[in-house]
Amino acid sequence: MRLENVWLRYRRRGPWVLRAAGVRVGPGEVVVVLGRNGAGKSTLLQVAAGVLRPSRGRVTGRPRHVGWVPERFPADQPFTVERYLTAMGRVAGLDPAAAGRAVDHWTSRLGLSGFRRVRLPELSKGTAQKVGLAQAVLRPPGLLVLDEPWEGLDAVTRDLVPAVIDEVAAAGGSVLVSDHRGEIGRLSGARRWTVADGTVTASAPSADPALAVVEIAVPAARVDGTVARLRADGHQILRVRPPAPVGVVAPDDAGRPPTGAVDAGVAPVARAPEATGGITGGPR
Ligand SMILES: Nc1ncnc2c1ncn2[C@@H]1O[C@H](COP(=O)(O)OP(=O)(O)OP(=O)(O)O)[C@@H](O)[C@H]1O
Repeated sequence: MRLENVWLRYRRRGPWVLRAAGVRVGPGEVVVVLGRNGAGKSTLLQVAAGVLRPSRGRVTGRPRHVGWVPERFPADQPFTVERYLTAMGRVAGLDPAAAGRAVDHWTSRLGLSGFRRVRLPELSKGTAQKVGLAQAVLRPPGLLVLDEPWEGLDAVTRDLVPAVIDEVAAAGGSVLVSDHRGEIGRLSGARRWTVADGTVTASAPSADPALAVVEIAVPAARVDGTVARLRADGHQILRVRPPAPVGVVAPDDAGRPPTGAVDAGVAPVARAPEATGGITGGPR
């Protein structure tokens, strides 16, 4: 898919948000879209997804099936999670049986099984975001576009996002994902588009430094805070395991009983310049 000489402004005589943007993404490629707040990342993603039409220029070769995950899922819709997702599966071209299977799969995988009968406006922001992610991948998309998909998600689900992206790319889909918090460390091999002053600059993936993996255990109640601190320090979080049932986890080497511990895989990385805006709000 190519964006060819794309210009966009939101109103006549308004400022140009995109100026002569020209970038391409191929099948199986992942692109991380970077830029400071208000630079135009969402605008670029919406043009790529076909949500916004360029004021000038064109988008060619957009795959037929596009999955779009907006920054904020529009939860103000009078449906239950199950009815909404089933309908979205049908809109994506799945037959009723396939739509049902896809809804079962994704509600289970994203921890939404207990919310299937809940109406969208009653969901918490994070749960609604998961519904927003699920609807985009019910049918494997040829293009998956995610606008800050980590916002509002709990640590376990945040950890699933790179896995979902990898799966779409492995199946030959293209993926565009914006990231202003430097959460993207896990997507090694991703290309980068940087948006600044209306222009989009593409760059190749940076070479991965040698990594070591450190496993740690923390009380379950402190997982989110620990993950946030580690990310802010420039570490990648590879995996967050939910607490094992009491009685299953063995005491540690010092003979202390388990505390519902969660193991996080952590890999220290050389911080990419774009990834310095960590969870605790460094420079963006
Ligand atoms: N619907 C709209 N109408 C008018 N202007 C808009 C609209 N949406 C975005 N803009 C403006 O376009 C510019 C780029 O916004 P955009 O949301 O694309 O940036 P962004 O890089 O995604 O920002 P953030 O990181 O804060 O989400 C900003 O100046 C913004 O105010």
